[in-house]
Amino acid sequence: MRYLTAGESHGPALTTIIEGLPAGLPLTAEDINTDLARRQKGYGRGRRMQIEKDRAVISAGVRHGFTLGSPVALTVENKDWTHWTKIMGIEPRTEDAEEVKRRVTRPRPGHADLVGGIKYGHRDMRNVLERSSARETTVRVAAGAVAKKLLKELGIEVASHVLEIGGVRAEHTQYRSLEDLREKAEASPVRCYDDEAAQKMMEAIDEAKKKGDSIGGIVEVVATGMPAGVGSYVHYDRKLDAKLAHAIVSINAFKGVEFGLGFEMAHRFGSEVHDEIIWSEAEGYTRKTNRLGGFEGGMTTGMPIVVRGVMKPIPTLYKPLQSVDIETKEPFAASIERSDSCAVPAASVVAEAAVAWELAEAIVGQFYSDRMDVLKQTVDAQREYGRLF
Ligand SMILES: Cc1cc2nc3c(=O)[nH]c(=O)nc-3n(C[C@H](O)[C@H](O)[C@H](O)COP(=O)(O)O)c2cc1C
Ligand SMILES: C=C(O[C@@H]1CC(C(=O)O)=C[C@@H](OP(=O)(O)O)[C@H]1O)C(=O)O
Repeated sequence: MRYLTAGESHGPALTTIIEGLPAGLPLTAEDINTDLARRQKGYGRGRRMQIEKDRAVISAGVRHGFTLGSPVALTVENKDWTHWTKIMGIEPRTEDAEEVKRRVTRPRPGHADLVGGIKYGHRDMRNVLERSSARETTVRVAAGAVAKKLLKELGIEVASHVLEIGGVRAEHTQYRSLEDLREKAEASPVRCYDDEAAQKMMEAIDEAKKKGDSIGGIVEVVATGMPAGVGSYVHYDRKLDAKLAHAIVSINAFKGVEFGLGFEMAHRFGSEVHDEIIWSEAEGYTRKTNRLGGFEGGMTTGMPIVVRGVMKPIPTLYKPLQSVDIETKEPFAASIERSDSCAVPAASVVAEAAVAWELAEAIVGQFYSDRMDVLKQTVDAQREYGRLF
């Protein structure tokens, strides 16, 4: 399976085309809209999220509630477009006062403005920021929602939550099951299951906002029900943990990734890291612990996948950072119109979608069938083979 995305942040719409989905997967726009709404929420978001009401319009590949096996195409409208028609239209530049005013010649440190301008030769760096904007993650979440639907049919669940914001970390022992985690995260304004930590996270966001600053954090994605042996050790580009790492770091502002104990492994003995193997008639091979986060040799172990990503603070700041105007080469202190001060809760939903996509892609790639019912039988057969192996 593969998908492409297109669309500018203040253009008419965002689009994705998903190719390679089996036929017979139940799918409605509502399945996608639920996740689009989850991505829009979260304490710390700016004014743009009050303008947008993200809804998917499916225009191809689905009939009477089921995928056809043909490419699925969908769009999400940018409501903000109505304010940008003159500036973002495809007609030649007007050179009128408003258009000139909206040209971007002052790059923001930490955003893609300057290097994107140098790379593509865009001296109006609006041409960079429109596409480098995380608005694009809207349709990544849409593709992820479709992937989650496929995984759910196969008994695989994916959930996400916020572990840390601005140095405030949730207690890691507080959730008992994936359902428990999901329920608590969905009820929290910062998508954190630990109420006490969530309160402190919101205070940290308020504090950063008051200072004209921004803060980042850590998100965690958990996936259960993957059969053992998805991915491969035989070649570097078939390792599924590596694909997940790529997917996480490809999210705007994500700078690091870890599995299971993650960087903590550097401080432990091998006996405190590797997960001992046990077998039972009912469950087959499992592990006493899950410190490796569900991967050995680039393949799923059958244990829950636990992957975390770190998001840097948002680069657009109300408190000015020094930069250089590319027209005058003079230093200036940036001023801005609007921005998120913290988007970690929204980004956790994006990370969930990114992980779901990679898992679904790996499953479809490995157990390929044009038909959903056959895919399900093949995956079930692999689980049974793994149990008795
Ligand atoms: C959900 C989400 C919302 C974001 N909102 C903003 C924002 O309002 N302002 C901003 O400057 N950056 C925002 N970012 C981060 C930038 O998109 C990102 O830093 C930029 O594309 C540069 O890429 P890099 O940080 O990966 O190098 C957001 C990121 C995500 C995931
Ligand atoms: C639009 C979204 O996020 C945007 C991501 C973003 C950036 O620079 O990444 C900048 C802001 O855009 P604007 O300048 O229009 O307010 C955010 O609102 C979204 O998440 O849907």
